[in-house]
Amino acid sequence: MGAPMASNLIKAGCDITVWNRTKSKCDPLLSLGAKFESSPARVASSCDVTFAMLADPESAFEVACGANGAAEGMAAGKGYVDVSTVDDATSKLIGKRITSTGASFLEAPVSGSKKPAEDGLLIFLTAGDESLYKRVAPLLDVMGKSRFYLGDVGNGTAMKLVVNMVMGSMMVSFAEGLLLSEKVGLDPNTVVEVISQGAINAPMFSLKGPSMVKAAYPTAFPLKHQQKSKAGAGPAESVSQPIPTAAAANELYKVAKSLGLADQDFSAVIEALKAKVQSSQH
Ligand SMILES: NC(=O)C1=CN([C@@H]2O[C@H](COP(=O)(O)OP(=O)(O)OC[C@H]3O[C@@H](n4cnc5c(N)ncnc54)[C@H](OP(=O)(O)O)[C@@H]3O)[C@@H](O)[C@H]2O)C=CC1
Ligand SMILES: O=CCCC(=O)O
Repeated sequence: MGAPMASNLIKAGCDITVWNRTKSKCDPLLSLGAKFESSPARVASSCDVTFAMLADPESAFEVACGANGAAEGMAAGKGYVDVSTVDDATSKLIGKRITSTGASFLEAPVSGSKKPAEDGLLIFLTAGDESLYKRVAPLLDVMGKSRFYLGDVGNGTAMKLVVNMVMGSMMVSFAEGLLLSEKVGLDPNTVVEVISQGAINAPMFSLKGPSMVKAAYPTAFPLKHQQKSKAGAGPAESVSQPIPTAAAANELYKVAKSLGLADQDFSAVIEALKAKVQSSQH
């Protein structure tokens, strides 16, 4: 996700410096004109605004607050925008550390996958320092099609986890329908087509359905990243709201991970369902 986002900024004429743990993944960006620095701290000290796009809460914290992390290069007047999907506690910890340097902090997780990232069509769910939000708005508009400012740090993360909770349940329900249709003698491709024409149509079904029918799961959104947010358990627990459907879906993502599908697209959750169906028939 970080690479296409940075690539769009470079193509829009921004002066970009990059760092990634695996340096070779920066090569395409360097050939587009980006500069490279050897640590997040050095990126932060050489740039006005630093964007971070990391896998999970642990890596987002490490890159922001660990040794040679971005916070070490932050100072008053600079901004840090974390676009990773993390949890409430991690986002607040990162925000606290960044603002302790005098810099400003914005959380800005994104809705939209690999293709929207490439096409500059992401949706930014931002919260935190409003003046930083206004300052980076033109950059968000290069990478995305819309942006929401949601108030205090934590609200962007909560919005992202709610949206992913709905998406995770929808995908499991879709997988159940595809599998069931096959079992009762229907063509699952026709199911995809019928759904695409009705009120429950969602781009996700039309996009992923045809490959799911072929048992192919080219990774756009890795299954491990869907499961890491535990189906929105964080926000739900904070207000003691039951989320029975999402919680059941999450169990299936856990099974999929145990089957070695963590790095495949999250639509591979259908394989966990197939395994469950098979074991129930023995
Ligand atoms: N893919 C998608 O469709 C979407 C993803 N997201 C969110 O965006 C984020 C990135 O997703 P995506 O690009 O798919 O994930 P990837 O797993 O492809 O990339 C994750 C990045 O995190 C880095 N990383 C992982 N662990 C560490 C660590 N310990 N220290 C330093 N760097 C680390 C990786 O570095 P390295 O290259 O060295 O492995 C890589 O640059 C996630 O938070 C995800 O939930 C949000 C919307 C959509
Ligand atoms: O977190 C990523 C979800 C993928 C999407 O929004 O399409």
